[in-house]
Amino acid sequence: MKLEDLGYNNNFETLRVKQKLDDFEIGRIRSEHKERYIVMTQKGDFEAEITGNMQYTAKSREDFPAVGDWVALATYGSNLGIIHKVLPRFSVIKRQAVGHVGEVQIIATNIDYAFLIQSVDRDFNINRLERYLTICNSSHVTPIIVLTKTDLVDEKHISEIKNNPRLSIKKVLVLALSNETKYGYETLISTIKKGKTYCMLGSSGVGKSTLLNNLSGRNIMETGSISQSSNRGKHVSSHRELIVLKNGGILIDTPGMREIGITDAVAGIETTFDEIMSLSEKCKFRDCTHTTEIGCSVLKALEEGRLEIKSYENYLKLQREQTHFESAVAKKRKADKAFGKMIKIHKKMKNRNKY
Ligand SMILES: Nc1nc2c(ncn2[C@@H]2O[C@H](COP(=O)(O)OP(=O)(O)OP(=O)(O)O)[C@@H](O)[C@H]2O)c(=O)[nH]1
Ligand SMILES: [Zn+2]
Repeated sequence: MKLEDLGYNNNFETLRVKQKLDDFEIGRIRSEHKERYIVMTQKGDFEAEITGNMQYTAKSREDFPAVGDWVALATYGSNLGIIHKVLPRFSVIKRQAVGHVGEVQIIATNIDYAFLIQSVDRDFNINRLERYLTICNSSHVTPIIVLTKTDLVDEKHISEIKNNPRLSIKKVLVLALSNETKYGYETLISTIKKGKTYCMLGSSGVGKSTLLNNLSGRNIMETGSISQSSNRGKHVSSHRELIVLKNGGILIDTPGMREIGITDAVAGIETTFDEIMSLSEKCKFRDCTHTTEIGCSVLKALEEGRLEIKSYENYLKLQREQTHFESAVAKKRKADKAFGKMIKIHKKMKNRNKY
């Protein structure tokens, strides 16, 4: 397989040349498990770890490779490698690390488009869509809304959803699909571009696995994990999280992508709720929170029915989540600093006691 088939392009090549990585194999991370990575290259898949240096100089989880990354790899034998460098990412999807408040976990990188998937029968929820849009807009990922299971409702219901003013002002492509009748698949497939990378955001049961199977032409999800033989005589089982689709698109499907909270998403919120942003330009106070202030043009628009109350409420909710995350980060930084100081003092004392 050529690197271009995995999404490699001139931008990455320029970065590779700039960083003088001629002595390395270039590959893309397909999956990660406990800091062991499967890297896809022109010469096949390699199982790799990062260099000790990378391990020690990493300041946070964001400095480690993630699924979707392009890396420079020193290879050993036919399928082992050491990752020396991660090429700069053009987009990053991240979430708050589970169980580590204020810490970011990267879910996938170098993604061009995200399918925001909701099923029209029960799951359809604009608040959730606005959340996904916020994630895309803060990650440099272009959103495409995909409505699934259209065979379960009538056409009127689908057009009601499509014409919902909260949805239509977002100016995002909306596609409707059915796995039963295969309605919409042709359109969807024609929007997928060769060499571009896609991911799926959507709750459990909306039809992501079904979509993936249809697009890949294989029953990947039922297979679950695929065994690969390794030179060391044992089988490494690895979940396929990066799949090259029939028409040349690349689909990343990491488990973490399925439920995702927002992190540092100020810009994402602003883009998603741009109608609120443009109203806020006319607020009396520059730091208006649009909640109780006199002369707030957002509140005025609400009163006059020019702004959807539910969209406004969701805006406030995501904003609160964002602030909560930021303050957790600040607290953590402070604690880390204090801890660093303590270690320093401790070291000094230890050294003093030596002499
Ligand atoms: N009627 C109908 N059912 C569908 C359609 N697409 C998927 N389903 C069904 O919906 C159920 C859930 O589909 P999945 O593809 O497993 O959903 P998922 O999003 O991958 O779910 P998780 O793996 O839990 O994240 C399955 O029983 C599918 O057969 C569709 O277009 N129409
Ligand atoms: Zn205001």
